Amino acid sequence: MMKVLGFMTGTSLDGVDMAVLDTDGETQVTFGPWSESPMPAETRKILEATIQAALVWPRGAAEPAIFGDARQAIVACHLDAAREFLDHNGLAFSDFDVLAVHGQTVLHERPKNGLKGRTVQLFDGRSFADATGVPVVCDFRQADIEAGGEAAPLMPVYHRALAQNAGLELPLLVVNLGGVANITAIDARGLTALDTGPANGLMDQWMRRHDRGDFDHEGRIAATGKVHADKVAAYMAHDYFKAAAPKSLDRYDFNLQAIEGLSFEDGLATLSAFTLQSLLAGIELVNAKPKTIVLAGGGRHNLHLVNQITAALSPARVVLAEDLGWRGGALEAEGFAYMAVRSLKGLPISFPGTTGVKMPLPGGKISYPKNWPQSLPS
Ligand SMILES: Nc1ncnc2c1ncn2[C@@H]1O[C@H](COP(=O)(O)OP(=O)(O)OP(=O)(O)O)[C@@H](O)[C@H]1O
Ligand SMILES: CC(=O)N[C@H]1[C@@H]2OC[C@@H](O2)[C@@H](O)[C@@H]1O[C@H](C)C(=O)O
Repeated sequence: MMKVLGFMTGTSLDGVDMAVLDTDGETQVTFGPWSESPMPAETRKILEATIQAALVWPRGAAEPAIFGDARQAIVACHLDAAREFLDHNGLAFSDFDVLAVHGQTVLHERPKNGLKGRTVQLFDGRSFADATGVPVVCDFRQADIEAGGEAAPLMPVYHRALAQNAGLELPLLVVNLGGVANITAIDARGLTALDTGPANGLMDQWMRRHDRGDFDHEGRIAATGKVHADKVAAYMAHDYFKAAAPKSLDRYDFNLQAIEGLSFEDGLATLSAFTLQSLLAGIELVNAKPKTIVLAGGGRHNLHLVNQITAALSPARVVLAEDLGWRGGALEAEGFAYMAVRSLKGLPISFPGTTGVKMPLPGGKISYPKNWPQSLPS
């Protein structure tokens, strides 16, 4: 068993999620403390500018200069968040065998027209290892994308471990409602997964556009609006929904153009309906027939969305991660902690059914602190 501290900074740019996990990277998983630390406004500003630069970064060109600043900002923000978290829980970096860091996705292009995809999770594992004195695993998606895979979703391997651990009845579907929504179906076929569409990303953007905060608390505003079915249909006409699974999305593959001109409330109601429709389309696409659906990610707090999902999937049982004793806000940080141990053991983290990669594939890049014995030539 290894003790791991996992870090996740998702597409919502809302914070750094941290979780402690004791695991063998296979069947053993024991939860430790976890926390969500808000993203400092300054860091968020740099990351937003970095994403804008990444969106217009041509293939083959040198990386935009702002990537370097963003790496420094994100490492600093992980250090601050971790120090506070460890102090609060009476822990120290030296308690851990390894740190697992997702890094900030600033660009994600799926493989298309015979071209490999591109994905960037900004971080600097080497400087984090030096600052903490602990080996760091990051860059979990690179090996998969280089092998022609989608590089996302990666969480299915952890969802499977959780399901096995809890002895849950299959078929089971795990739904992550983050900035982007993704699903993992676990059934007799093994693991099947895909990104289904936006979850909260567009709704958050609409909220900020109207200067009404970062997100629609519990979906209360969406619940008062009217759904414009023609706009939902326009979103659903996107080519992405014609593609076979597995498939993955960038948070910026969809925008607000289709709903310009709608009232604030109707816009939210319509975006929420788009999240639901695309989720249902994804479930249908992989022909998943789950008995139980587990909701995780920040969107599980959106009561309006959760009610709509529950009604649409009835009679299947829709539960929140917490109903199974899981921690819905920590799942991704835990998942990368689990994957880091698999990386150290050379075990696969992506599979044909999850990223479309040809063979099960290990992933993750290991950085050792300066003068760490393993990093010295033997
Ligand atoms: N109380 C709440 N009511 C409604 N929505 C909420 C609430 N709390 C969080 N959210 C939504 O959840 C989002 C954050 O979710 P989460 O942290 O799972 O996303 P992420 O990990 O950044 O995204 P991804 O999984 O795409 O990388 C917020 O931006 C917000 O839209
Ligand atoms: C490229 C990237 O960062 N993708 C994220 C994003 O956020 C949700 C969805 O899109 C998912 O595919 C993925 O993250 C989760 C953790 C995953 O890989 O399973």
